[in-house]
Amino acid sequence: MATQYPKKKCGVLGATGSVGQRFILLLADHPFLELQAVGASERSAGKRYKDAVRWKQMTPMSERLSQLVLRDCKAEQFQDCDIVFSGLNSDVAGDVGMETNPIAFDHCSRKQWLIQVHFLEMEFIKAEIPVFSNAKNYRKHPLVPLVVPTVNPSHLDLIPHQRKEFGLKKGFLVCNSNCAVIGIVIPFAALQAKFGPVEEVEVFTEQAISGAGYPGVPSMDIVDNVIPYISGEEDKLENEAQKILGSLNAGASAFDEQKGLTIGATCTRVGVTDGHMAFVSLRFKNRSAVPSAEEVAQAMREYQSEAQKLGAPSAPKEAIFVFDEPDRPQPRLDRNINNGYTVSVGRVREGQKGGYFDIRFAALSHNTVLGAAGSSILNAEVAVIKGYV
Ligand SMILES: NC(=O)C1=CN([C@@H]2O[C@H](COP(=O)(O)OP(=O)(O)OC[C@H]3O[C@@H](n4cnc5c(N)ncnc54)[C@H](OP(=O)(O)O)[C@@H]3O)[C@@H](O)[C@H]2O)C=CC1
Ligand SMILES: N[C@@H](CC(=O)OP(=O)(O)O)C(=O)O
Repeated sequence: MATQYPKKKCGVLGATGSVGQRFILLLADHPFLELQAVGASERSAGKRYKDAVRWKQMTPMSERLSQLVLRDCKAEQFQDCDIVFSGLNSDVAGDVGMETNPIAFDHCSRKQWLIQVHFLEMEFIKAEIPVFSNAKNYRKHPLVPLVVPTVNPSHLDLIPHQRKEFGLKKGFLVCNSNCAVIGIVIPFAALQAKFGPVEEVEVFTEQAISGAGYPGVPSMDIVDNVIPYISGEEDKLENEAQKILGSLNAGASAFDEQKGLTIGATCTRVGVTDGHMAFVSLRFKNRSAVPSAEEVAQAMREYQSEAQKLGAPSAPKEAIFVFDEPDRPQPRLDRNINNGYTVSVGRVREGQKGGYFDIRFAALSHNTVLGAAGSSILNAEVAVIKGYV
């Protein structure tokens, strides 16, 4: 019989957006996370959800949801929630410029950071409401776990230390990584568990239009076209994986980033609705025992993460689904494998003989499920199972 966990009431901030809508769909039949409240901007607050949202999902919204009245994203309006999920834009979620620039942390030391109540996510944790965020602002903060649930849920064990540092009892902040990063770090985790550190990566992405939110990229720009640039994206691809793949120290008080992992990225936008493709070439550190393509595919197939072992209800059966067919994965056909919680990999092959890279593959991940709302939900499930909520 499945383990019963206590019910937790959840709020969704930014509930009308691309990520917010996905949160609502994924929470609809959740065994212990109950949708209690939805929030959006002042433009929407006070309206019924169905009157404020521009619903872009293939599944219709439920009658109950359609009638929910949107709240202002103010902590006092979410006091009836045990958890909030944030799909807020980064300019309102937190301090801009904190995401990858560690120097910024010097200007915003520990306690000061908490005083920034004008940034919405801070207001919530200060009001002792745990926040699971999709925004980029605090991903690289040394006291914030940056968690991809099928890679490093053990990083949630920093929560007690974060609370201590900020003088909180129940509140905390946990971030998801960038959606394109999520799709590549899961295969990296599987490979490193079996073959040791990856040293160098070159990745090229083709990212879906829903990644830019709604209304996002104008149709005149994206139809019959490819845009060879996404502002700020390559920097995230090059800098977030090291923290996710790094380790939590013995005292569960600091993260040691994976040293010596260099990632070069080129990010493009393509006319696909959902599902980011990443084309990866990588080189292992250990030059004496480089695995074959077959061994790599097998390691990905066998990979089991802690979230799966803990029995988190949204954890996919396979963290990675590996295709043998040479023309898969494809966004339209494969983005919903295991409800969108699985990363699909194909075209696993060896690099050129005598060439620099050892292995190449293509990876597909659903950017608003695995890349955003789904990972936040799975992180929250693990946090509940571990007793942090
Ligand atoms: N889309 C994706 O694939 C991914 C997105 N992310 C991140 O997730 C977050 C949300 O992205 P996305 O859903 O695409 O964005 P959208 O632009 O589609 O949605 C933004 C949401 O934030 C609300 N909002 C805007 N301003 C305010 C405000 N001042 N106060 C309260 N609420 C406000 C909007 O409400 P209203 O409707 O009232 O304007 C809307 O609900 C971003 O930080 C993004 O970077 C992360 C990974 C993947
Ligand atoms: N920039 C991503 C989505 C996103 O919002 O990413 P981030 O949360 O890292 O800013 C995309 O365009 O597909």
